[in-house]
Amino acid sequence: MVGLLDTSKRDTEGQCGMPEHVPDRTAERTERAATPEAAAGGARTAAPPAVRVEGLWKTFGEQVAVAGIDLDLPAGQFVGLVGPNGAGKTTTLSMVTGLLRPDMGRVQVAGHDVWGDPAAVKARIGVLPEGLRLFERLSGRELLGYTGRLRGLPGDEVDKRATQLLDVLDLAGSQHKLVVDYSTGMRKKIGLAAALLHNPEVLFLDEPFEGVDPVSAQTIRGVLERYTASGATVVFSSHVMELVESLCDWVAVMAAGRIRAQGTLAEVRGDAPSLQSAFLELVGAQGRDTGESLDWLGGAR
Ligand SMILES: Nc1ncnc2c1ncn2[C@@H]1O[C@H](COP(=O)(O)OP(=O)(O)OP(=O)(O)O)[C@@H](O)[C@H]1O
Repeated sequence: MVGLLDTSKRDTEGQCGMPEHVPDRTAERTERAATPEAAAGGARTAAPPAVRVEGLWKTFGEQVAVAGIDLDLPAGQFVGLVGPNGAGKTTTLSMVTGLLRPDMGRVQVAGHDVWGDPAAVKARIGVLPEGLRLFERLSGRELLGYTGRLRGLPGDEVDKRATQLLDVLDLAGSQHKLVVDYSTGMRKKIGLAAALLHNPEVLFLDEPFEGVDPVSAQTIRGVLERYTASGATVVFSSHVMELVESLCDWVAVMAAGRIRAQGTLAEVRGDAPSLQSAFLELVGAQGRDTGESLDWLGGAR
């Protein structure tokens, strides 16, 4: 049986042909950085990175959104991309997933060049983008049916996987409701189901837990943990440090379009008591005015 996240049919072709040595290219604060080999256990032979980014640049007019970043994200892990508002996370994920063309630089996903071989990359990835646009006039089940057929899966396989995903994500009761009538959290879940349907090698999620209630968050988390345990990679962006700390094996910290640190959670956290403290230090937000200057706020009315 091909289970919901059965990886027996996963296409591993993309795992071949990459050099085993992965140089450390972290731009800044490299003292905390580590290579994927270290994350994978040091002495073991390193798997090729799920994502390799070299010199990626994107500007919007005068605004430099992504300033020549390098990233090596290890395969088979939960990877968190964190950074303050406007750091460049969404722009980076958009370029990595082929949704936005970079000004400069190179991206490889599962060993394939995102801009040189887009079809090979798109077949191997699932994406839950920011500001998810769905076919609003389809029901949840119809949306999965349509997505599955677009992915080239046989109809009965699509039906089976859709039933399982709807069940696991607690959407079975709403499967015949139109997507336009779904709540924010339900939209995230049906978007996630659509992104997982073809059992991708690498899943990219932009703020997957935003607007999701704690029960659904727990469900999504369980699904993603099961998925990474099978050898797949999840790359997600988030502002919620506690979540990243509890979920991720590997973290990249971004600020002002640059990578400030990347490595295992322990390496990025360093001596700081929590990822939150390390993050504030890395992005230069320690000691920032937290409202003391608003002396009128809460004063006499
Ligand atoms: N289409 C666009 N046109 C102009 N500027 C843009 C565009 N998209 C992003 N930017 C700018 O690029 C910078 C990075 O934005 P981006 O959305 O990538 O950040 P982010 O880290 O995802 O932020 P947030 O956490 O707030 O979602 C910001 O200064 C933003 O204003």
